[in-house]
Amino acid sequence: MTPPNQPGDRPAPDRDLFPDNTAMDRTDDGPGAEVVSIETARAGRHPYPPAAPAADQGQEDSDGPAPRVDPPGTDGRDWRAELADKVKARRAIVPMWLRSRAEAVDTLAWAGGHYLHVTGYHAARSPLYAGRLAARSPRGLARTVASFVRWTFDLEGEPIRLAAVRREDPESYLKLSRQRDARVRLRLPVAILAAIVFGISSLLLATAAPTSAQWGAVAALVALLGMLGAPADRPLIDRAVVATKVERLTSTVVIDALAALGIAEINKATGKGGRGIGFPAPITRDGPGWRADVDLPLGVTVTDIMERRDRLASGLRRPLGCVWPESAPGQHAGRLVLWVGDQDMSSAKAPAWPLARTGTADLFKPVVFGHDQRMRPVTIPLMYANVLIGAMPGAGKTFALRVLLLAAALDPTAELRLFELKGSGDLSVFESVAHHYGSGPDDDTIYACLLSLREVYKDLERRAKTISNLPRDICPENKVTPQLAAKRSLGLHPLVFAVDECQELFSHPEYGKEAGDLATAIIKRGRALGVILLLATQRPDKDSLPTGVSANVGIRFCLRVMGQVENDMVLGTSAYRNGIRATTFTVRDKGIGYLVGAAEDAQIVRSAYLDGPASERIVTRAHAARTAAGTLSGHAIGDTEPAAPAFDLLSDILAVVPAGEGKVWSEVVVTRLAELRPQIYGGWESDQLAAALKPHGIDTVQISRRIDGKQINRRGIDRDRITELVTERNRDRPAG
Ligand SMILES: Nc1ncnc2c1ncn2[C@@H]1O[C@H](COP(=O)(O)OP(=O)(O)OP(=O)(O)O)[C@@H](O)[C@H]1O
Repeated sequence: MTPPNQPGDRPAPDRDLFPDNTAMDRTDDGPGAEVVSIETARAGRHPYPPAAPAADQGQEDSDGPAPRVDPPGTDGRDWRAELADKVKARRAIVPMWLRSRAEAVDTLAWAGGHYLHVTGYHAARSPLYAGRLAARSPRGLARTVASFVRWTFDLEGEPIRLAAVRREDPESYLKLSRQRDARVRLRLPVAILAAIVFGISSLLLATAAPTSAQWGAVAALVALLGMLGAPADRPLIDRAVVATKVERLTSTVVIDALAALGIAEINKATGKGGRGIGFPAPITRDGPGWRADVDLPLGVTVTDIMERRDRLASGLRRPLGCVWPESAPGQHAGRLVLWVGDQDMSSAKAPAWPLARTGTADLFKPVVFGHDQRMRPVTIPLMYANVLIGAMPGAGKTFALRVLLLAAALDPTAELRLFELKGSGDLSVFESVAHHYGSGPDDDTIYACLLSLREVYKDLERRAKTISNLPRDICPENKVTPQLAAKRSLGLHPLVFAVDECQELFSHPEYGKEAGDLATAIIKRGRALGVILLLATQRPDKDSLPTGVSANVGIRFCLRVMGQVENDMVLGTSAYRNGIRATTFTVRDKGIGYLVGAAEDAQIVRSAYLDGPASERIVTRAHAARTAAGTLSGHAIGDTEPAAPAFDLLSDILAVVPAGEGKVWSEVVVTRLAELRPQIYGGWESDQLAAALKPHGIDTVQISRRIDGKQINRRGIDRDRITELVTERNRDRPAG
């Protein structure tokens, strides 16, 4: 029999590993040593013994316990893991409201205001309180005298003494009577002394004290007696603040609301024997509302809750605009931060926009765009970014765009090119500071917008060259910096190009395609070169918003939309699936939307509300700042925008292709067109001509020419087809 291994025995080398037995030969364990598998030996040393391959396991093994995969000692606590968990869930040393200066000032102002109100309320009612005290003082006097007499003669013991008489218990009666006599003997002189002191004090006060002291003493006495005479059910003072109707958020309320969502895992967790719902931190006040940190049951994600926000609001018995479930940054997918506001977000009073009254902006620093549900400011870093704003009509797009433009206007170095293609004049307030300005859905305005885009596109090249020519130490990052932007000679100042109702531009039959290409190129290349494109649309679909634009914009703000497609078109693919749903906003949620790309997570923001007069005041300041800086240009100083002449492509072609010429190559046509109107057709290529003819229903045709004995085929136009079309069009036009 092989002797068992003793502790400290070295495991024998594995034969399989050393087939030539060389290693085994070197061992000196001798013939009596036990040969064990190296796997078994390693498994013995390893904290996580590996599972034996199925083939190696006999029936016995397969019936045996499952292989261990948990670290040893899982029953014990891993203090490092626990510590790591605690680190993640640390509660702030400084309370949330003290971390932001604005919020701290707000809270203190709120507390100050509250106590000022309470003081004022009671001060105004002091005559009423005095009257009440006076009216109650006789009863107070009677109560005081009665109590004094009862105490002096120990009348409290009377009922017990009478009870002893009724029980015919002489022993008890005598005992109680003796006790009473002893008390009265002691209390009577004290009472007489007190009465004498009171009498003398009153006499002295009445004869020797000044009148004010006399009145003061009388008032104090009346007040004291009034308080003593107060009925138990009627307090002297009224409540200055009626208790808030907002119910305190408790764990029970939260659990009940979550259980009402119809999520099976939550029902299981809250049912009998379930693991329950966890609260990793106490429910606290956070800004003007309550915050609950919730660990959802295993398998339930925050998105599951976010997409049932309306049902959650119903479960909490709060208006929808008060209930805001969010994920916790840096935590697992089941950590819900539920913030329940005291007031509907759409009606809560937002703090004033910081630049509303004073100050200028610097586009290299984030600008305040609006406020979140907790009324904390939300900023947008405009530089190196592009913004897309989308919503259904009347949701607050133009107002949101206006906030960003007001910030841009307040940066005197920024050049503004603004086109509002609805024709409502919503951006007309900026005319005095804009380099380019256009308003209207007509072809001329849209064409002017296209020309301006072309200019910016061309300017990108110049900007890129300027930057690449700069020495490395001045421009190490190959992008515009505040220092470079400040050097006007370099022409690298911020350029803000905004198009409101941009669907009019991108879906234009003639200019749409080119505008889309230019916008896409500007979005892609303009960021580092100081060009910021801001687009707002009420029709976020693929015809009105080129995919190149929608896919590359960095910052997106989506106010109320009707469906998933529009939602994802503005906020990015999968936004809806991830619970970021601007479809949940209601008609009342004006100016409220999801903001994506300005911070790590999507934020719910109400844009700052700056109406016409407020905007005008801000633009007046911006104008003054620009005048002082000498940066007013273009439209602002009366220069006309790039001309938007009335032209007609078909008529122009007929003008440059004489009758009888028949079919002409496109390259010849564009050269002649460029001579006719260089500002419009300059730089056109053949395919651009083909694209511009498409909307008119004209295709270019293959035209063969013999040149130097060689047959050459190229695309071109058929003059007769164009003549036909123009004749038809003229015939259909109403007379006059
Ligand atoms: N941040 C806000 N806070 C409160 N109300 C707002 C806010 N933004 C917009 N509104 C209200 O919503 C109304 C519509 O806003 P706005 O004109 O910007 O909508 P729109 O989406 O541009 O509409 P349209 O597509 O018709 O141009 C405004 O008249 C204003 O009263």
